[in-house]
Amino acid sequence: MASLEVSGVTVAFGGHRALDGVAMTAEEGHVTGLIGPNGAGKSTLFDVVSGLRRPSAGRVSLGGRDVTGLGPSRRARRGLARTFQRLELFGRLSVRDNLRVAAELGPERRKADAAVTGLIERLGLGAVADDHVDTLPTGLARLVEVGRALAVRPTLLLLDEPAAGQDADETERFAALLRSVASDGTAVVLVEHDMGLVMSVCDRVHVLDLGKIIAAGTPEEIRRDELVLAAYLGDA
Ligand SMILES: Nc1ncnc2c1ncn2[C@@H]1O[C@H](COP(=O)(O)OP(=O)(O)OP(=O)(O)O)[C@@H](O)[C@H]1O
Repeated sequence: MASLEVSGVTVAFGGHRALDGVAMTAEEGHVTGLIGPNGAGKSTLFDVVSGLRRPSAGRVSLGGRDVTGLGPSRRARRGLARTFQRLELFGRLSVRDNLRVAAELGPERRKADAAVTGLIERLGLGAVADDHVDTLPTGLARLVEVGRALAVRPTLLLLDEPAAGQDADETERFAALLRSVASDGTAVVLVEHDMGLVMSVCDRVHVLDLGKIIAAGTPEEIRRDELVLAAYLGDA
């Protein structure tokens, strides 16, 4: 059973359909890519999945249960966590405290300190653990946001451009982190413009264009899809 199942999702802003009958699934243990040019509707779809925006039509199921009518906090309690394209961290708190706030909300709240220590190690944030988040370069701040999402031990993790601002070494480490999060049994959905990362880390990729899914398949299938290749991937 898919961790996430989206069907027929439509969102209109005025007369403009940002999403038009979108369907996609994400499986536990897999990294699922969601790509498409600027304005394709990727963040809007994350808003619909996380309950921040109600679609005018369509359905969202988590773990086989229809959650279309539920708000964000009830979806979070069903195991959904996400990061935002525009960072949503506590800038005046340290890395450690940002992670602790989240860990104290999650299933490991009684062992929050140990959970935070484990996350700092897993994310490679030891050298900046006591720094204020608003002093960090964007790439590291994004990693803190990923850590905060992981602190609640999600079953479905939505990542909105998490690798933006990372250098090549950081991206390589991040790819390994995503594979390890998926191998823990989490369904990971990755919105990302770094095609190298998407193609190396994803099990399946969905391509969104002007509010419609125009292709879905393995990275190899997406690479071979001439429409996708011509329109979105260039030489990647
Ligand atoms: N609150 C809003 N009001 C009006 N239009 C909106 C709103 N949010 C998004 N849109 C429009 O909906 C479309 C989809 O936007 P969205 O941010 O979901 O795209 P995206 O694929 O995430 O783009 P990017 O890669 O640039 O982040 C765009 O045309 C955008 O201008």
